[in-house]
Amino acid sequence: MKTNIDFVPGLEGVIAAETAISLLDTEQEKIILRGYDLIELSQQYDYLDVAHLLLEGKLPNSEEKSEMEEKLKAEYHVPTFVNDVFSLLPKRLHPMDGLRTGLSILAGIDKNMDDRSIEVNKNRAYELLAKLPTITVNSYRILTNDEPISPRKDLPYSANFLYMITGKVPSEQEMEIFDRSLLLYSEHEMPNSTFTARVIASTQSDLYGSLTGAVASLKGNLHGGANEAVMHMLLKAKTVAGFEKMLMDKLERKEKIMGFGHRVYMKKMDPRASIMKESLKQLCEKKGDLLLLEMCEAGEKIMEEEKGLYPNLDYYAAPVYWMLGIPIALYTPIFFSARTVGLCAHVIEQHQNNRLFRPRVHYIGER
Ligand SMILES: CC(=O)SCCNC(=O)CCNC(=O)[C@H](O)C(C)(C)COP(=O)(O)OP(=O)(O)OC[C@H]1O[C@@H](n2cnc3c(N)ncnc32)[C@H](O)[C@@H]1OP(=O)(O)O
Ligand SMILES: O=C([O-])CC(=O)C(=O)O
Repeated sequence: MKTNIDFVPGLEGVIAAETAISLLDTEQEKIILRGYDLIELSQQYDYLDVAHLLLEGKLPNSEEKSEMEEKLKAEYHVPTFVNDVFSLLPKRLHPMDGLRTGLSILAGIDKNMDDRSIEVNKNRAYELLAKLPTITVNSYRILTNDEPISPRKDLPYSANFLYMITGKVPSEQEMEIFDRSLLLYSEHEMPNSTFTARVIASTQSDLYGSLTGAVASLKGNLHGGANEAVMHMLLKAKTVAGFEKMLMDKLERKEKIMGFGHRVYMKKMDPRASIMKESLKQLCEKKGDLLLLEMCEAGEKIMEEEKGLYPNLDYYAAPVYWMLGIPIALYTPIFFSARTVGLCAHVIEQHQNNRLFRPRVHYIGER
């Protein structure tokens, strides 16, 4: 039997869902989030504004914003038994696996587990937005034999997140740059992780299950894991000349270079990467040390000349996180934490207008 449906490896270009959440408009070169351009949002608003936009369909006014901040602060606390479970995990686990375990446990303290209504799911999304930074940081701290840290309600959301990571209250500039990175990571249409979450949600499974699947997806090097891989390359290369040689050698061996290329922006720079590049420049100038910026620029030049490929967000987020003093193993968990709000919006939308995902195959085995 021959099906009349074309086989598209990797579902490249296939439309898999109807959504009002976001679109990569490649013709206009815009990332549209609920009618707004993400890059313009990143210049005028903060992460929590965009989180509100994603969940409520509108940017918050000042009253709504304060209410949201208070609501989140009231939910920062994570039950201590979550830390007890983290302490039982094998120390060699990546913090993404710790984070995934933490998310799974949260399902157990949800009193309305069988309720998939918009209101209940939205409340869950706010709770997750509040708790994810604590879970992200404390899974890492406990896995690395450190003491868990408590969130500080006297700090703004992103400042508290960065404080928990580094143990230091960030400067205004550090807070703004970190917040911008969260905003840029918040939502991006239909990457593998969002597709994963929607596929799981389509069985009428719950938000926690959908998100834990997405953690596993986002951990991979071809997706969110690339930001950590980029930083490892930069550190190993040490100098501009070392990085140039490393990239040329990798290209010679036909290896993929982490932080370059994108399924949708394959021949153009990811617009989000340009914003992070500017942040890297600011941080390097402030420190009076331009090495990482110069290495990244040299890498960008080589990849353009040799392959016609451009950086994605992970390429510039990695050195920015390094300059902010963030441990490398937290780069991908931070990406996931920032993306939680976008994923929640997608799961809610999937539950609202659901059809089970169940594709067919192009069979190449024996009959
Ligand atoms: C925030 C994010 O999650 S963004 C993505 C982060 N991931 C990375 O940075 C990992 C590195 N990049 C890649 O592996 C890829 O570019 C992907 C997975 C992101 C997209 O890949 P695909 O859409 O499947 O493109 P595909 O792998 O078919 O590449 C097309 C061509 O470009 C080449 N190419 C694509 N990306 C790269 C790269 N990073 N380094 C070297 N060559 C590359 C491929 O080898 C291929 O060349 P060929 O036609 O000569 O064989
Ligand atoms: O869109 C993608 O495929 C990957 C990506 O850049 C993201 O999830 O931010």
